[in-house]
Parts: sequence; structure tokens; C-alpha cells
Amino acid sequence: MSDMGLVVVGAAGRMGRTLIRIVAESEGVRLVGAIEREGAAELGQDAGTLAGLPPLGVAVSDDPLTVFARAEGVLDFTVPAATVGFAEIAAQARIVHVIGTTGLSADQEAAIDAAARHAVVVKSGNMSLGVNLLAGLVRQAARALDADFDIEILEMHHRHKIDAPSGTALLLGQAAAEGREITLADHSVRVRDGHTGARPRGTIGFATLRGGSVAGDHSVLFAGEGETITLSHHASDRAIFARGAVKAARWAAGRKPGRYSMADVLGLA
Ligand SMILES: NC(=O)C1=CN([C@@H]2O[C@H](COP(=O)(O)OP(=O)(O)OC[C@H]3O[C@@H](n4cnc5c(N)ncnc54)[C@H](OP(=O)(O)O)[C@@H]3O)[C@@H](O)[C@H]2O)C=CC1
Ligand SMILES: O=C(O)C1=N[C@H](C(=O)O)C[C@H](O)C1
Repeated sequence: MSDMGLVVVGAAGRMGRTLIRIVAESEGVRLVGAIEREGAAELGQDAGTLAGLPPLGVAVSDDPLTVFARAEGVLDFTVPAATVGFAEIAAQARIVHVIGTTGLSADQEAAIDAAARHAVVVKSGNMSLGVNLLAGLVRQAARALDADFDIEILEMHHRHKIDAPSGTALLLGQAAAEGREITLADHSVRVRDGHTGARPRGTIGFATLRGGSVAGDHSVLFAGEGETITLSHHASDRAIFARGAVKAARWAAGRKPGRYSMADVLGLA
């Protein structure tokens, strides 16, 4: 079987460069395209050079329509509006779309659902094995502990991150809500400021820290009377997300159109 041809969009970004490196060193896949937005300084550069590797013979382009036509999958860690556009083009080309982008609105999520009627989409707020395993543990703990245990989700990321709470924090919140058999949207507290009053029982709180170069730290606290259980994940290298994305693309190849999660890919669903 020939290697799966992958395109990295947002090629010059933190994740884009990491993805190019991981695709180049992974078995069963090869880089066939690298996309940046119109006007980007990196257009025309070799994708390998951009990622700190020897040249790969793939020039960065701003023409996804042409590049997707010669690919079997797209790895997309960009921004929500760009991801919605790429989803339409990937669906037209009937190729796998692996989406790591976070911070999509409800309307943007609906656009991804629409694209997934025609193409295989794997979307997750976190592509690492560790976080997806953690989500299962959080679900289990939330099922075992009643609302006497307050659930709080704490995340910290680098100073450049533009969305909050992180996609991972929301994924972990969703897992906790499922364990408790409640709806996250009706129980989440995402902001606290000033005279807030006492904590409403049964809510799931989110706290966001931003600073430095932190790749992604998440903790879920179950705080009871006299004891607190903390479940945590610490990312020290973005390669964990990129390896997960490559795994997802390979898993998705040849599947029925639809929207899948990383838990599906890892057999944790
Ligand atoms: N699910 C997961 O496991 C993970 C998800 N993420 C998510 O991935 C996303 C990207 O993160 P990160 O790499 O740190 O961000 P960066 O800002 O470093 O990278 C995003 C890249 O996308 C480019 N871009 C923006 N619009 C377009 C467009 N229309 N066409 C092509 N390229 C475009 C940006 O270019 P420019 O800067 O010139 O605008 C930039 O190079 C975030 O949403 C983040 O939360 C990150 C890590 C793991
Ligand atoms: O922006 C990032 O960097 C990350 N974003 C994802 C998120 O929003 O959870 C995943 C990871 O934590 C890194």
C-alpha cells in the first residue's frame, strides 16, 4: 500500500511546523502539500526548511483547492474561520480532514457537521493519548462522586493562545458532565469576578491561566469536605498532538463519511 498523502494547513504556525516534522518522520504518510494564508511571508518556501528539516521538495502554497486535489488527508490546526473554509474544500475533494483547531462557535461547529456528511472528519480539542485517557478517568470519577464534590477545571497555556477556556478544558468538562449525567452548557461557570456569591452546587467551574511558553497543562479537581482529588495532564512537547493527528489521519482513511473523535481513533469511546 502506498503512503497516505497529507497536507498541513497553517504550515508556519507552532503546530504547523511540528506537524511537518512529525509527518516527515512517520511511517505510512508523506507530505504532499503545505498551506499558509494569502500574503504570508512563508509562501514559496520549502516546507522542510520551514520546519527546521532538510528540504522536502514541497513549497508552501496559498491554493488549497489545487493542493487538496492531490492529497488524501488534511491536518488542520489553524483558526476557526479558516478551518470552516478548509472543511468545505476537503468535503468537495472527499478527503480526510483532521481538525485540531479550538474555539469554534456553535455555527462553525454546525458547518463542520455539514462537511462531515461528505467526508471523514476527526475533530478533537486534544489529540494526545494522555488527555483522551484522562477524559475517561474524569468521566469515571464524576460518576463515582456526587455533587458534594465540586468540579473545577484549571488550564494553563502559552501567552500566544487566543481562545479560552482551552478546547481540552471543554473536552474534560464534557467528560465530567457525562459522568454526572448533566448538560455542560447548563452547569458550567466560565467567569468569576467581583461579588459572585457562594458557589452553586453541582456546577463545573473553569479557570484559565496564560503565560510564557507552556504547551498545555490541565487539572480537574474534585473538591469535597476535607479532601480533594486532582487528575492532571502536563504536555511538554507539541509532538504529542502532531503524532495523534497523524494517527487519526491513518485511522480515518477509507472510513465512512462522518464526524469522529480522538476517543474513536484510540478505541476509548
Ligand atoms: N487539538 C489539539 O491537540 C491541539 C490544538 N491546538 C489548536 O490549534 C490551533 C493552532 O495553534 P498554534 O499552532 O499554536 O497557532 P499558530 O497561531 O501558531 O498557528 C496557526 C497558523 O494558521 C495560520 N492561518 C491562519 N489563517 C489561515 C488561513 N486562512 N489559511 C492558512 N493558514 C492560516 C496562521 O497564520 P498567521 O499567523 O499568519 O495568521 C498560523 O501560521 C489553535 O486553535 C490551538 O488551540 C494546538 C495544539 C494541540
Ligand atoms: O493552543 C494550544 O497551544 C493548545 N490548544 C489545545 C486546547 O485548546 O486545548 C490543545 C493543547 O492544550 C494546546
